[in-house]
Amino acid sequence: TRLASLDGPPRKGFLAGHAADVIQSRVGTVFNIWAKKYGTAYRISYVFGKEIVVLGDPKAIHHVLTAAARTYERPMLDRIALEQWFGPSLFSASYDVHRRMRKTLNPAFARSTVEDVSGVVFDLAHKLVSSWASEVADGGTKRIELTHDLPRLTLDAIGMTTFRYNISHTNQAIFGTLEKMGNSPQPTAFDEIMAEVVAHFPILLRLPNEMKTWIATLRSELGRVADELVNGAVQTHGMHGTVLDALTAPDSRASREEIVAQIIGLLFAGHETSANVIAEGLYELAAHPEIQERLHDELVAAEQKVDHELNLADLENNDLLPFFDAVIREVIRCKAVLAFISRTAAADDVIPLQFSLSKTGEHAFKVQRGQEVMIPVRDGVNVDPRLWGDDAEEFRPERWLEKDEIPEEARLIQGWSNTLSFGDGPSACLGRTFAVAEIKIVISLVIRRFWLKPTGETLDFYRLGGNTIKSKIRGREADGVTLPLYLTLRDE
Ligand code: HEM
Repeated sequence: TRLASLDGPPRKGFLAGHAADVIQSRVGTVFNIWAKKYGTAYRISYVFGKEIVVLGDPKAIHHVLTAAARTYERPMLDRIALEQWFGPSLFSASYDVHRRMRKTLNPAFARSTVEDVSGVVFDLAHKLVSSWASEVADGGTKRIELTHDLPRLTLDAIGMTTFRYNISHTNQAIFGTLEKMGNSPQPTAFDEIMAEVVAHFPILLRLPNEMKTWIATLRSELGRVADELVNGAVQTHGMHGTVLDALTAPDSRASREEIVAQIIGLLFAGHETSANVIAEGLYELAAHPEIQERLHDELVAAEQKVDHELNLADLENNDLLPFFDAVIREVIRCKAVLAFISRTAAADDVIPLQFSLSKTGEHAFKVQRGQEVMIPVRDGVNVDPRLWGDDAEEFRPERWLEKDEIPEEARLIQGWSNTLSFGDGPSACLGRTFAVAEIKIVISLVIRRFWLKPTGETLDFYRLGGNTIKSKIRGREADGVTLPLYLTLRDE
């Protein structure tokens, strides 16, 4: 058969294969277990008997995402759906159009731009911290719901820095729709089967469904907003329009439709993602009081040293805040919000390997045009003991302080900080500098002001709505997505 040289779990039913395992299982119960058994390149069966290649091999990943990026596209169905729903954006563009789009948009996310707009993010984070503080009675404890407050903050952060618009205050239609989408139910194997059917008959995408109604609302509302903004018809005091300015600059070739599509794409890519990482980071700090205390003390000492409130340059200064830097790297490594990155081969190819195949001992294997490839991130390369050592799955920021100790194998991963949390290659996360800044700003202000404690409930993490990871309380799954914490005010 086509992938005969690859090992993998025994085939499962023709109709759904391993689809339910992939999309419905708890984080930490599938890909990491398969990788231990079948190595860093194996195959699984999927819907209608389709086989998918699963890759955790550094050389293979570099090949697919970077060296042969022209050959490996985002899967066809994702591209057709996103093009129909959003319009022409980074997510669905062909290689050359994508390059042109990135060139236009890159300056909006450059390091210096992020620093220029960081005041907006500080303001939003201060407001959140003050509103939590006002709810904590003297010496009291408050239960907060991170999945409620943080996506609102990150959504406003993008709106107010990239297109001069405060969504949560100004536009209930957009905000309410995004909230509903964030709470949409967990997909099932049936959804995956339907997706495969649609991939063969894209016309089915035109049938009405809830998701399409939501997208239509976003598209018409954001289109209207974009027109107003481009014409300068709204008050935009204290905000920035880094993306809007780039897209409407004289040398930009973006149509009105493309402007709207890019904005919708950015809202999707950039709000739940950052919010989830911040929420999971705070949760992990609550679970590790000694790390939380050390981090707090470092932040206080740094503030005394520079003698002002820490700004973004301070938060990025690793000599000033080495432990903070290590904590953020570890949060982003362990709490990747994407379960996996998918690609489809547009031509026959040979994928090279760092580690030999468990079945044949070879260092490469062939794939045919149309082959789907899955690169698990959350339970994959980021936490693979082959790359990171025996404590790979542990949350241990100290590993970053022993820099010479970052294993050579982990260094083969060339994405951000030797992880794939932001992907790699020409389609790697456009907003990563912004996202890291946002994560640093919010976590530092929260830890500075509050003492965090877990609530005692057991949380399970799942891949929910889109491709991102969210949590539910064990035994109370029907309550839906939640990430609660207790907080008390620290003495100033
Ligand atoms: C912690 C937060 C974030 C994480 C973990 C994250 C992760 C990722 C990953 C893994 C990809 C690549 C997907 C692939 O290769 O198919 C990606 C793409 C993208 N991200 Fe992020 N992202 C985050 C925040 C943001 C933010 C804040 C923005 C914008 C304001 C953003 C905008 C984008 C865009 C536009 C793309 C598509 C890039 C392209 O196709 O060229 N992301 N992100």
